[in-house]
Amino acid sequence: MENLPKEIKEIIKDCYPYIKEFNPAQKHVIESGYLETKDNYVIAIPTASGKTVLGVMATLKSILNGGKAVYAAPLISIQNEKVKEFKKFENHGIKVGKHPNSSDLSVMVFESFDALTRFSWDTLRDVDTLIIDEFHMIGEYSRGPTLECAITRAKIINPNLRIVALSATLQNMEEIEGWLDAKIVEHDYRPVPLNKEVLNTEMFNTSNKNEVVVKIVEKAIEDNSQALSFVSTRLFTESLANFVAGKIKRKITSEQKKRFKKVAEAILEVPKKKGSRPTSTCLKLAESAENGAVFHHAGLFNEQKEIIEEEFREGNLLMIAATPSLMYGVNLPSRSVIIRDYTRWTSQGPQAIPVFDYEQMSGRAGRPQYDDVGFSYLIAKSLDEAYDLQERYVYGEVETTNSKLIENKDAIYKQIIAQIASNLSKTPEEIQDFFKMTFYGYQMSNNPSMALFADDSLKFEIESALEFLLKNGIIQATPSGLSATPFGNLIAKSNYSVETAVKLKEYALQVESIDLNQLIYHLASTPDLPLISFKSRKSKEPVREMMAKKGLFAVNIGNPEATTVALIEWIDERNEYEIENAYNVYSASSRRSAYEASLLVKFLKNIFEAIGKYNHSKDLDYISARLYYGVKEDLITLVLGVKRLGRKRARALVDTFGEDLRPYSLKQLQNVEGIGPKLAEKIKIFSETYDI
Ligand SMILES: Nc1ncnc2c1ncn2[C@@H]1O[C@H](COP(=O)(O)OP(=O)(O)OP(=O)(O)O)[C@@H](O)[C@H]1O
Repeated sequence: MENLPKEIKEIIKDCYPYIKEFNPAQKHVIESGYLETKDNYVIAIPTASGKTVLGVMATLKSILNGGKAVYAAPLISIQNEKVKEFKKFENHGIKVGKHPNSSDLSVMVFESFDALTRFSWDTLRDVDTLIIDEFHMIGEYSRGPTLECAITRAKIINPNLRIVALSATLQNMEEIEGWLDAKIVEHDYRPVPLNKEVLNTEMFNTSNKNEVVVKIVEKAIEDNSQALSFVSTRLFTESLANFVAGKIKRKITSEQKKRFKKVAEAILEVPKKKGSRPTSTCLKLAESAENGAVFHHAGLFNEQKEIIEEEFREGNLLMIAATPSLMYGVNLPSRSVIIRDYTRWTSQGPQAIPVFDYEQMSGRAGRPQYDDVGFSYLIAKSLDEAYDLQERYVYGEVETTNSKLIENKDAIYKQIIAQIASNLSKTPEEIQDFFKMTFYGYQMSNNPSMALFADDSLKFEIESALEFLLKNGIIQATPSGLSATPFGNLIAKSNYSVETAVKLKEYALQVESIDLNQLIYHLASTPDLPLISFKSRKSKEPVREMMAKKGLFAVNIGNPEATTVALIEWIDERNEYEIENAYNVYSASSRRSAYEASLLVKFLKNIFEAIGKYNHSKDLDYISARLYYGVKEDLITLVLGVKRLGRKRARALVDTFGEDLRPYSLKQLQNVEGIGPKLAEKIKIFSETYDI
């Protein structure tokens, strides 16, 4: 640390007291001089080697010089974790937040940073340093194109912006170096040695992979360590946790049992606080938590996922069975990582995961704060398969990272709209120039066998995209060049996909009067509504019956239909427990899905208005509020008027006193469960102001 500028050293020492000295990979990066120059850098060092703090030091450098920095991360969960980590800098006078308008150091998800490059140019020009975490996501289908186009635009709008990308080592580092005009620093030191092994079920005299997981967890119990298991589906996380919990029951001490019990209780408290009895998923989770094994997937309440991560960190859980969503960025004390499934479900059936994902999952094992060694176990069914997997994954090389921009049609549309709406491109040629500057453009023109086709193929893609955008009334040709229509401007300002916008516009054009149920079904057919999934292949009949009862026609019953009925029930004031019981779905996502649906309805209202239909605005406001609060129509005014009242207490109030609350005293109002003096006062003021 000796060579660091004094102020940076002080902040790091204070905020990361456990960092006594930098490890060889970090030293190598620091010695490369990245803190002394304004050059762009790509820092490519192994998992767990401490990339964050290197990025942080570059931000501190610019902030201490009076500048601003953005730390861009791919997922909201990583964003929240980093904000928490960086908040400590506030003791040193550095404002930390989520937007550069109000902070010196802002942690933004890629999509929000992209929005800065589209509209907030003055703010973007105030940013001196951009750190891109998990930069390797540039090759991912959905987030990659957003990231590469945001970087391209940011460089145009703010040519002085310094970019420091934090990445895993990729196959085609030189390409990235060339595109970003950056220096690459690489090092292969991992502070915690990682042993990678392929086990096979035959070695354990079984044909059941879960038995092998149990053996590893039992070994972990003996070593006083913990394990993280990756499987391919939500259902598998549940069955594995359950299986392991049943087997290790007898191996755990009574003291451990007590701690696990507390975790189980905390898990069950989550639905209760939300006014629902625990769903069967919650009960299942709590039951396996009592024996120290849990599952972690998107069908849980967010608060439950937080409890699991926190308690695991505290050593109060032995094993987490997770879907691959936990493979990026998380820092958990799992000395062992078990990759039980090396395939993933895709629309083409099960596909083997890339070597890159194997590396990221393995990389969760053995993290510096917690362990001095890590083990990654991949489980095969037979000796032959083990041999193959060893060749492919343990000795295999990570794949080349390619731009997905041209494969993702929605991303092309969205980026063209962004260019036109922000007046950066006015002609097809200018759009083409922009795309040539992206990672896609760079890869095409620098690939000897592709370079010949690069221009023609890009021209073709852009022309067909422009045709689509003109046909759908998103852009128009004017004598002064291409411009966005009011509808196009709405798309440009939103983070919604073009497919969603076009589907909603079709709805707005066709509909005479709004049918609430049909509208919800329509929202569930767009890619921007987070869907509520079926829990298993058990009967889908209840969903089919409810659809029919509500006059909705569906050929197949899948997650969009499950979401539709769940949301219809949600705004009829059913809780998660009731929804799960009735329809066999992961109802913990209901609130989030309803919230996103309420935002989509607002977007739809804007679309109606953009096409000159104003007569539905009030209805849409009501529907949006019903989805937001999860209430029937009669409660809307009350939940809107009294902040933090919530639907459960609002219903109890109206059931007890009727709609007119004016005649009742503060004391009487407090007879309703959950209403204290402060809330009663707010209700009183509200009821006297508004006649409800
Ligand atoms: N020199 C150090 N000594 C001890 N701990 C360190 C050191 N540098 C970083 N750490 C800690 O190591 C942990 C891992 O660091 P970080 O999350 O930055 O890893 P990473 O390189 O981003 O890994 P990954 O790509 O796997 O997410 C963090 O808790 C971090 O604070």
